[in-house]
Amino acid sequence: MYVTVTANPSVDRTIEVRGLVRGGLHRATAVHVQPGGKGINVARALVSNGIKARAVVPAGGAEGEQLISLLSDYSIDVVRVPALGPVRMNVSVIEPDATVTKLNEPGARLTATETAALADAVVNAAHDASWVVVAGSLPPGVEPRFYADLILRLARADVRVAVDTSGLALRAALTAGPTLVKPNHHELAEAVDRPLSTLGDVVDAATHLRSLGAGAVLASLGSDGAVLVDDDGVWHAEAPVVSARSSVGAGDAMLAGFLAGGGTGAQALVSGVAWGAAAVSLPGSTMPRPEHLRGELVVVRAGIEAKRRLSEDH
Ligand SMILES: Nc1ncnc2c1ncn2[C@@H]1O[C@H](COP(=O)(O)OP(=O)(O)O)[C@@H](O)[C@H]1O
Ligand SMILES: O=P(O)(O)OC[C@H]1O[C@](O)(COP(=O)(O)O)[C@@H](O)[C@@H]1O
Repeated sequence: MYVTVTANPSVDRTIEVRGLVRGGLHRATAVHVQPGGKGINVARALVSNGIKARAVVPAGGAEGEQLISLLSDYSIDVVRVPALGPVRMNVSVIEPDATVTKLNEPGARLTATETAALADAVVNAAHDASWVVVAGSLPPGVEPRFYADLILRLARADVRVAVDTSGLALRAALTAGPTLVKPNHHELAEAVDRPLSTLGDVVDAATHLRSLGAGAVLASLGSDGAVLVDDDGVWHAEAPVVSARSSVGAGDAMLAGFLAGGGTGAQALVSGVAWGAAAVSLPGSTMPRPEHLRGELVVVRAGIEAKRRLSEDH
């Protein structure tokens, strides 16, 4: 069983437009309304591939009802933690060349009691878990140490933990020794406080995160694929996307694919990159199913071309 935690879930609206002009009126050409938040997306990706997943989410207000109703389309075991504040709505605007502009709300404040109930629900939900994925931003009212403290509690339950978050919550989580962290380019650069221009910079930054406590680092790099740095070495993998539709949720699909592929080593990296690339070819934050996956197109290399420059798309 894979358990995911989304402290700050959302109802995602992905709006397709012919072009985005600041200050202009835009008539949408398509709209996708989907359950959102990184842990929820990881769970959606797993169950879309026949893998059991349980998602722990605080959900309040009319939007919370909508989120739970949207989730009923998936065979996810949903553990709902009652909350007073409404679930946020996040909007992504997609242009015809697949450029994404994201507008993420902060989310409603979680009280101390709701936060404690969320942490207890995760520990209970993890009783039969092989992995727990803690993912996404923290809502107002929740201390940056929330994920770190959760990881320490889960360590006692002997479960592997993957973390996909950013900023202070990521920095704090590293000190708790998670099995795996999955930053994207921006989150990794922020964590080491310097720009990353080459694959060599990415490996240096990932190595730094490992020195702070992360077991393995899986860095997602948009069209440059992903880099894995762990005890056994460094790998880089990438896959072509022939017609990109939407990268919303691609990182979540990538993490889900990595876990589904075994959660360690080059084979898992290939699986992750195949799932990420497939997600990019699908609208909104639609998660890939087996028929979308093209693992044979993934190119994987032990080691990296340290001087290879990263593209500008992420
Ligand atoms: N334009 C693209 N072409 C090919 N693969 C892509 C593209 N964008 C994303 N991916 C795949 O999706 C994964 C996650 O994308 P990324 O944008 O790095 O994550 P996040 O959504 O967390 O920001 C990448 O590691 C890569 O495998
Ligand atoms: O918690 P955050 O950082 O605001 O991110 C939440 C948003 O990220 C998503 O999980 C998509 O994630 P990625 O595009 O990074 O894979 C959306 O579903 C959600 O709206």
